[in-house]
Amino acid sequence: MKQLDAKLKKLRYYPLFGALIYLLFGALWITFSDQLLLSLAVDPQTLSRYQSYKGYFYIVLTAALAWVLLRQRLHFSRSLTKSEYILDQTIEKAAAGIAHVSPSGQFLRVNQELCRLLGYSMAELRELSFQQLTHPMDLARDQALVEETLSGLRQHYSLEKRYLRKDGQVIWARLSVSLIAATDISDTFFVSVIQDISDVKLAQLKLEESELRFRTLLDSMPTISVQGYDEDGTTLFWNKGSELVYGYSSQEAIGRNLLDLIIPEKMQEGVREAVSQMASSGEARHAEELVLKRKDGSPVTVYSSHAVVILPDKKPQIYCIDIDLTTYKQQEAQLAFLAQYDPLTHLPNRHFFANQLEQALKVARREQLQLAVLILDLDNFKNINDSYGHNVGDQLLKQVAEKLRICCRDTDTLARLGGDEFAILIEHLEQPEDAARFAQELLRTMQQTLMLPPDLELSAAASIGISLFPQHHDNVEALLQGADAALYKAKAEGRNTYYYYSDQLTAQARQRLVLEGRLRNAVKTGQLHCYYQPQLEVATGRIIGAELLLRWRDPELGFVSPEIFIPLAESSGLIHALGIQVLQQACVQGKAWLDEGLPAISLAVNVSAHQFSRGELGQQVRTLLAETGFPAKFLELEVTESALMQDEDKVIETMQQLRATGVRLAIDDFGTGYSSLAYLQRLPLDILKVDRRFICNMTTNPDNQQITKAIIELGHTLRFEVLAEGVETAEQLAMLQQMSCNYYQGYYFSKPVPAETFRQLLAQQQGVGVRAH
Ligand SMILES: Nc1nc2c(ncn2[C@@H]2O[C@@H]3COP(=O)(O)O[C@H]4[C@@H](O)[C@H](n5cnc6c(=O)[nH]c(N)nc65)O[C@@H]4COP(=O)(O)O[C@H]3[C@H]2O)c(=O)[nH]1
Repeated sequence: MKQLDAKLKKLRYYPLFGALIYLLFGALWITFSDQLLLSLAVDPQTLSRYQSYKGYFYIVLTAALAWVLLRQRLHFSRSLTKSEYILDQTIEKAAAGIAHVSPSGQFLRVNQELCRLLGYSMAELRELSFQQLTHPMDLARDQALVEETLSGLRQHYSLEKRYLRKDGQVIWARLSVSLIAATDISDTFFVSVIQDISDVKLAQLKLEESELRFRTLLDSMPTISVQGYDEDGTTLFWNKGSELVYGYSSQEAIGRNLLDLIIPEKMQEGVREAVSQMASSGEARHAEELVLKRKDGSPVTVYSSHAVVILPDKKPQIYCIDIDLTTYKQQEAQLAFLAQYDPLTHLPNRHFFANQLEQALKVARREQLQLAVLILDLDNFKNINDSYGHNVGDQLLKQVAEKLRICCRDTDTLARLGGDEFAILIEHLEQPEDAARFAQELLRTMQQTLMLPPDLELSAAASIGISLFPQHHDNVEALLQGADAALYKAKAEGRNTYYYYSDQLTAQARQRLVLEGRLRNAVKTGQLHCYYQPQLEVATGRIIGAELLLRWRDPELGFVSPEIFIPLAESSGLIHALGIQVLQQACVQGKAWLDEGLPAISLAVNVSAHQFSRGELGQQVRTLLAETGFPAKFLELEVTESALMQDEDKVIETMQQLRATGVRLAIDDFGTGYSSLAYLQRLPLDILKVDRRFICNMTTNPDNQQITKAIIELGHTLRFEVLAEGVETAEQLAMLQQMSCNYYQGYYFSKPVPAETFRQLLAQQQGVGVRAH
């Protein structure tokens, strides 16, 4: 515009210059042309002719000049009209809306496209300003840009804005504005180019909306983690759910490798391969349950599925959608727990107990074992619940459960059947009475006072019902019902007691437990004494030793046979204290007789299988020998064949320990068990004792005679010495002599006698056997 102004300024002086040049030429022509003619022609006729020529020449010259000027003007006006036309058409036919707008915003000129866009006629638009047609939300920004442009801060601007059409519709347009500045403000105007971008904008808005919807959706599901990775595993996308599931914010996660973020070390190789395989094949891996890791290192179980996203001109991206299964897993575990356990006491429930009992029954049937089911019911629970409320009742049940748990062994199954009813399964029950003993222990424990918060003291006496396999029932339901029926009897009997399903067993068990109590007392007060039964050499009749046999005379019950109290001592655990007492007596007595100068003999002590299996026997014997000074070689330990067959390796180890101390070892009641020859060979034995059952009718029963003979020969083959037990007659002794049996003991020579009696026998010994009775 400025250039055009300058050009027009220049053109303004062209007519003046032309007129002055013409004036000068004319003046010179008038002044000098006649003189020139006079110098060329002197005669008037020629001069007159020349004058005419001069006139013609002037006319031709000025006509040519006028022609040039007129032609030029015509040319100029023609070219001006053409460019105006081009400009007009450019504006009019432009595919974008074009407007000339005054600095105040008034539309000065508008093209057809703009009229079409805004829905107004040209005349209507020229009456309006852009402010009137701009969407109120966009006006301030547009106005500010106008002002910045007018103030010279910028020469043009563009923006996306909304216009209000005449019909009220809103259209989106891209506006590009340039300022056409003139010296005179009235000549200053804006050229605005307005392009309809409604479609693009709408699509863009839709995209943004869908992106927002997508993001909001993803972010509003806290348990769904969506992560995007490139083919190397670098994190590209990390939604809010990922933050919550894995603990990394998106700032922390994006750009880092997935392997470092959430993949446990042992899975990294597999995941790396899976990611690159998905990227190269474009196929997603199957969905699966995975245990990944959180930022704090803790494991998190997720159900992970994948999608491979392939965008144009971009490398494939792998998206993982991980659903956090933590809550689900917890619920699952809780459900599994509730299906098997009681939520209050955390003990197994009836269902679990029944399953366990079913399994135990299978084993018991197969291995011919006994088992017991005890049902325990609190005697006054209802009263406690009614008087103190359910909360106290619950606390009480929890404490009772804990107490019962402490009483049970690892192999027992304790369950809460419901309410105040608990059940205990005892597997591998050795004797029916063991269940009663356990029941008594439970009753004792239940009687102890319980402290319930804040300061309530209560006792929860109980009743117990017991049923046994195989004695009572052989299936789960019947065993439980049997125990329940027994419990009912116990309750009817005045509570705080136990009952077996059968009355006979109850009576037996009670009797045994009474006896057990007396035995316990007898052990404590030293009511048990050792008797000595002489052992003699068959060939010479010389006393070479004695077997110590326990005798118990109860003040009320009288003499109680070892056949009764030894098994009782074994099942009650008293055997350990008793066993030590006998061993001690043997060592002390043996040493005393040696010191007295009596002939050196060996003293044989019966050792129970229970003492053997404890593994302390070797040490106990060593200590006793050291304490008493009794030589180990005179101590003999008798172990029954059945005891030796229990835990072979342990037994052999204990025997070797004992052997190492110098103690002699004898196998008792030989022939009653089923030890193999190979096993016998492995045992570090010195003496084999033939069971008295073979001896007692040996003279009348040829089979027993043969068996005895075979046992003696076998013993000798294995380089053991052989002692025959229970020799009652001279015939038996003679037969044993024939069979080359080394030693014997039995009523034929002497019954077990008190220590003093035996001492006398020993003292009397003159190298020949003397009958003691
Ligand atoms: N009919 C008959 N019997 C005879 C004859 N000679 C001895 N006896 C008896 O046979 C048993 C031999 O003891 P045992 O086989 O070790 O069998 C013993 C032994 O296994 C066990 N026992 C006794 N005292 C103890 C002990 O201190 N500790 C251990 N663990 N068990 C003991 O009690 C079982 C029985 O002991 P007892 O009643 O004293 O019975 C003794 C003894 O009195 C005889 O000629 N005829």
